[in-house]
Amino acid sequence: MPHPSSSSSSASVDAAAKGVKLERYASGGGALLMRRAGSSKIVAASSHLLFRATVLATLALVCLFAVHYPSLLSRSFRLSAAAAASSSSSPPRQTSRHRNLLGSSSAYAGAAWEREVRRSATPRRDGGMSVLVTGAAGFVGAHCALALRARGDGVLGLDNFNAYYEPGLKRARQRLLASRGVVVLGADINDAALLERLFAAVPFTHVLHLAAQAGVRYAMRAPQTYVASNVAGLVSVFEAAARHADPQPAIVWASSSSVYGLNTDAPFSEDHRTDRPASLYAATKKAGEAIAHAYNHIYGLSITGLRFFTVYGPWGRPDMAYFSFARSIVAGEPITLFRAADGTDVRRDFTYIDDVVKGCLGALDTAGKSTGSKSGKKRGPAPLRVYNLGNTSPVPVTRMVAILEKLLGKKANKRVVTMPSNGDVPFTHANVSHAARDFGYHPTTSLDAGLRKFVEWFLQYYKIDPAKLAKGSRVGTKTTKKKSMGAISAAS
Ligand SMILES: O=C(O)[C@H]1O[C@H](OP(=O)(O)OP(=O)(O)OC[C@H]2O[C@@H](n3ccc(=O)[nH]c3=O)[C@H](O)[C@@H]2O)[C@H](O)[C@@H](O)[C@@H]1O
Repeated sequence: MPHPSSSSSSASVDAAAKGVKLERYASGGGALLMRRAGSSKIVAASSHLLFRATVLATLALVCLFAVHYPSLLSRSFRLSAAAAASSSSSPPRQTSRHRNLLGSSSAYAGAAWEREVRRSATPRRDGGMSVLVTGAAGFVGAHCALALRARGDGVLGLDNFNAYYEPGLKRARQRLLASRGVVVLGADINDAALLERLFAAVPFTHVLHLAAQAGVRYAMRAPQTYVASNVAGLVSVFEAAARHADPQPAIVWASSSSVYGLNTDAPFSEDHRTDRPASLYAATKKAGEAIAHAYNHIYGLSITGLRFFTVYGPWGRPDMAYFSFARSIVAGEPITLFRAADGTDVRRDFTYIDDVVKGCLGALDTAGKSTGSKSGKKRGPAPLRVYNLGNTSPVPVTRMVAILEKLLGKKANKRVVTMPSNGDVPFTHANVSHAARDFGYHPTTSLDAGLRKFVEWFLQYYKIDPAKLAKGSRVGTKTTKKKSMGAISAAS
């Protein structure tokens, strides 16, 4: 297709050429002179037009770059981060990840984009919810998005696809969601302009805010990313929901069992002390709970915090112990097991993903409405809640490894060390009576049953032949292009 400016300039040149012809026929003797005069006019007109065309083209390029700048940036960031991830098995440093921290223009716009967003977010059942799920390409986010979609709710996902762990797994989750009609936008929660645009385009009834910097021990290596995601990012979501959404949605967000920190009363109850975090990760989640209080108090936002207890299962997080141990066992590499300072086994209240998904949906269903409005007026107090979502039965990590060994048919090469002082806690144990009372939360999956489902998925996803494992051969877990995209879990 010809460029508009180039087609108009060629039209003008044609007109000038016609002028030369007319002049030639109009005057006999002075024809040569007039032709010369005509030619110099043409040269002047052409260079003028050329100059205008160049200015216009430059302006068009500048506009194009301004519109696409964030996506171009994020693409190159993704590539370099992915390269960093593939060169190391441990999470890469992410110092440049939150470039949008102070807000930015967004690459998203246009009628087609809005149609896509609305289509994904529109419920398909009477009285269905319209939910913005942040961290939708993450482990819990993807499962919840699928479960919401399966029951007819509208879902729009948001994820920045950072390289904390393999972005390929996040992309695979995104494709799975797309196959069920759920759009996941690649954007950061700190992109305030985008959040405003989304709330302007869709009257979300709920936000399920799961985007965060996860991982307890990684906070020692990349502290700023925790502040950027778990504090600044949370504020960005609350700000948009409180001051730019009409009506205000109810918000359910991911806190963490780690907020109990040095608490020794067990099982952990929501009434226990949470003012002694043992890690920066825990501190940012605790800060989030305080920030939630402020937004609820000032703006009348309905806010529910969910304290997740070591969630595991198919499509899980490769940085977590059960997943990385499975990989190491398969690859014949050693694993490091932490032992508490008093010599006892470290224990976790491992919670299966399907149980957690039921808890998340229960929390959304009972959230209660926000009472504020864009104008800043609050009609009265709005719900402010916090719940434990655990399994209520802690299991030693050594037992978790024994189950994996049995399921994989291969022994782990174990190295036992005293737990380093890196923010870890020796045990977690949830009391879930509040969640049971308010939305019927009853976890039903044992660690044996849950890990069996995880290992089935794990072997299928990484195309590992269990028969080869049993013979003790070394098998890698590199992903291949043609991955299995089976059902994500029973809950969905
Ligand atoms: O419950 C929570 O709130 C948290 O649960 C997990 O944190 P964590 O329980 O530390 O999970 P893993 O990293 O999978 O560790 C599980 C257990 O394995 C142990 N472990 C971990 C790594 C390792 O190399 N060796 C080892 O023995 C840890 O001490 C811990 O007891 C998640 O990673 C956090 O994002 C989440 O917020």
